[in-house]
Amino acid sequence: MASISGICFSSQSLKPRKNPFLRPTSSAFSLPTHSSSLSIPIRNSPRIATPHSLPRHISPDHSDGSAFPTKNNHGLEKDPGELWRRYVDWLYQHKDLGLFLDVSRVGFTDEFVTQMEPRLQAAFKAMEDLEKGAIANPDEGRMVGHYWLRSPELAPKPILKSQIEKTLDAVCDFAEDIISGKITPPSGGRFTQILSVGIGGSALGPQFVSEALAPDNPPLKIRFIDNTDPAGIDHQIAQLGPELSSTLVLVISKSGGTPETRNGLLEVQKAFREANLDFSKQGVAITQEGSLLDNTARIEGWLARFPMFDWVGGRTSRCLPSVFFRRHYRELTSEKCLKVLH
Ligand SMILES: O=P(O)(O)OC[C@H]1O[C@](O)(CO)[C@@H](O)[C@@H]1O
Repeated sequence: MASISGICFSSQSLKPRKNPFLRPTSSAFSLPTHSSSLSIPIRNSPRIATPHSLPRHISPDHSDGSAFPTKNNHGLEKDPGELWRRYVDWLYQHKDLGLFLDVSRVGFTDEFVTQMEPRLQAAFKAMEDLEKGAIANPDEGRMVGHYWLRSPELAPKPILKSQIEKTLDAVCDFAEDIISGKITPPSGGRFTQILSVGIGGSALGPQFVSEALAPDNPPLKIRFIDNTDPAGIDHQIAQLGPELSSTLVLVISKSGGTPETRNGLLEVQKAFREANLDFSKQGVAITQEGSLLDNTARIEGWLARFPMFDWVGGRTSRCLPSVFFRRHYRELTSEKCLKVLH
């Protein structure tokens, strides 16, 4: 995925690049019948659009422009020659993405562009700083880099890149081992169910991903405890029935101290005890290193622990739950990570 600054910083200015060979004069102007026949300059600079309605389509019958007033009621350009000039000047092309964006019919003026340019340049600079690891959350003193998970090469320090890659490899290997039966539940056989315990962003991301990508007959079915309602928790555990013994329990919490998640965990652990099962052999913690949850999992010897990174903030942190689904983003063809969810 291209970085935002990678797209936007390819030019130092918002002003259209004037190309005397491509910009027709009014006497040389002839309206094209189809844009695919045109030689279009590659637009490298970001463009701004104002929320006006678009002018009507230009009829080829009026290609000399004589039947058009030069501006319509909204002050939008109507002259075909000028519209063509705007098209040539403002067509944006991003080669790598194969993206064309034509904003030439949007009613912005050169003055508007001049006025907005410094503000947008400031925004692009801020984005560039963000990608380079600037502290963007002053309250918590942390960077904002959730997109580095999808593209570790964007991470500003080699150690971050290496942490991401190692973690994602570990997660994918773990997922593969679960699916293949290399890692088994103590009762034997294979894991058949996943129970995800987490709230808010630590539930919504996994829920979204499993809803969006689950096949009809997944190797592991997933269910969620995403609030502290005792009846709801009991219901999820009851639904598992004897399959509790082949359930992989993911406990997801960035802070590792969210009370609702802790309540869910305690209830699940109680159910394991009542069924004479060893929770630690089936529990996985996904949380910040050194958190209460991480320490609990470490001391109790849970099956696995995976980190959530400090610089993955807000709801986006849970959108993967940071680690379990990386190849959703990067390698849709490599299904080894996906399968563990489904
Ligand atoms: O991942 P944690 O630390 O358990 O935090 C969960 C909480 O964070 C949020 O996802 C966002 O504030 C809440 O919806 C939720 O209660």
